[in-house]
Amino acid sequence: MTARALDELLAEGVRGRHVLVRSDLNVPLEGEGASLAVADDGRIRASLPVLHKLAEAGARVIVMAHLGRPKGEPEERYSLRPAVVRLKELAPFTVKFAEDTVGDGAKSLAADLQDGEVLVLQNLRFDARETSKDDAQRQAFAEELAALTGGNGAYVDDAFGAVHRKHASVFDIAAKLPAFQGDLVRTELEVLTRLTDAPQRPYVVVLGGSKVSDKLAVIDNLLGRADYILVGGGMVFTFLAAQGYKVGASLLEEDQLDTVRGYLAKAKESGCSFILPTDIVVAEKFAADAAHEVVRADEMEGSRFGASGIGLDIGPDSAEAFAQQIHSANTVFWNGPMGVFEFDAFAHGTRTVAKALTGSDGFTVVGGGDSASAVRSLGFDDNAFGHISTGGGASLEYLEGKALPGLIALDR
Ligand SMILES: Nc1ncnc2c1ncn2[C@@H]1O[C@H](COP(=O)(O)OP(=O)(O)O)[C@@H](O)[C@H]1O
Ligand SMILES: O=C(OP(=O)(O)O)[C@H](O)COP(=O)(O)O
Repeated sequence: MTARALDELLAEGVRGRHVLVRSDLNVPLEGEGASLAVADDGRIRASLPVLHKLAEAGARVIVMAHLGRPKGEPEERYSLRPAVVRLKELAPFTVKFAEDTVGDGAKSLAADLQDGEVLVLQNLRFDARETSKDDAQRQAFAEELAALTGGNGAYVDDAFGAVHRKHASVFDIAAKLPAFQGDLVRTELEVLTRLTDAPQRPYVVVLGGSKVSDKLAVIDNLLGRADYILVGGGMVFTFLAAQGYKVGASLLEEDQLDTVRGYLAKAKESGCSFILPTDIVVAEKFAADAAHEVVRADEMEGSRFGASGIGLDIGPDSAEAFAQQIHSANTVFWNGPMGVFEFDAFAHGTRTVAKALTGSDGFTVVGGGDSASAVRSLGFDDNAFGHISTGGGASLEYLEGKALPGLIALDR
């Protein structure tokens, strides 16, 4: 079976019906407290077309989304309010915000929705049941979310960035309501198919960022698919440590060292080469104005900061080597910034890799909330890349050929 498209739901008619839409509004924020604001609205813009289509057709739309990784209870810094403020500025329809997810406030706002209005629920991850490993917990939460539609409702999954999550709003809810695939998910999959079906070689995958344990897991399958895997960002240090080098106070997944050693050994047999940085920008502390210096990757603790130094970017030689590799590729997929690009002093690696992609004659895809935000904040135009995907982990898991919960759920 294949997923039913949003257009099939629209053909059925949605006027007066409540439609629950899972969107990915997990955007980077800047500022503090009451002045927290959206730093990059790419995911909000990408979510707009489906909401607009439904609102125009007279649906009473309820948006479910998450922001960050709160621990199952409300935390102001993870409120979806700033994202909703931005959505209101962009949307040609009425947008309301519920301060809760399935509580009395949300229930009453959902019941009062008018045709063509959109209600955004508070961060789903303020309820521990959303991400629970216990099926019964997630299903109970999905049931309560579905109940907001008051019967005769429908569900649309448009959150491509979260299709790899077995969460209540992505997986379980599709069994509670007639379920449809949003246009964003559909388009993303169409584009990514170009990378899974006979990609033009050489095929280079560039990995970085900070969700290290999530993304290390995808490498196993990528080894059989890509020709080169370039490793930067927070992921590097587990690779360096796996080879016996000291990495100071850098991001390190100690429990993944054996896994990484396995990858390094497997790469030799599978015809895929890892390209690791040969130099690193080591900083005194994690701060925009931190003192820093470039050192050899195999001598990180030789910097003047010793064992307390933190690697915050790949060094200039490595950035140049990565750029050369990208120039000689015909297909490039990139997820995860090469360093802490949010701080100018540590943005060079990310900028160099982004520039190399824009100069490539091959098919280039940038995936991930922060990666997309990085290229935009560094001044690159979206059109300079073959495709900017809203999903980092989601695209990687799709590229490794894994069955993704959000897609399985719609195929049931
Ligand atoms: N060396 C590093 N140490 C710590 N954090 C890093 C490092 N390099 C990159 N990062 C951080 O990784 C974050 C993005 O990671 P991630 O969420 O995995 O990417 P994406 O959202 O594109 O999938 C950025 O906020 C960036 O500051
Ligand atoms: O930001 C996201 O993924 P990404 O950083 O891999 O692009 C998605 O919103 C999923 O978030 P999660 O990785 O906290 O489940």
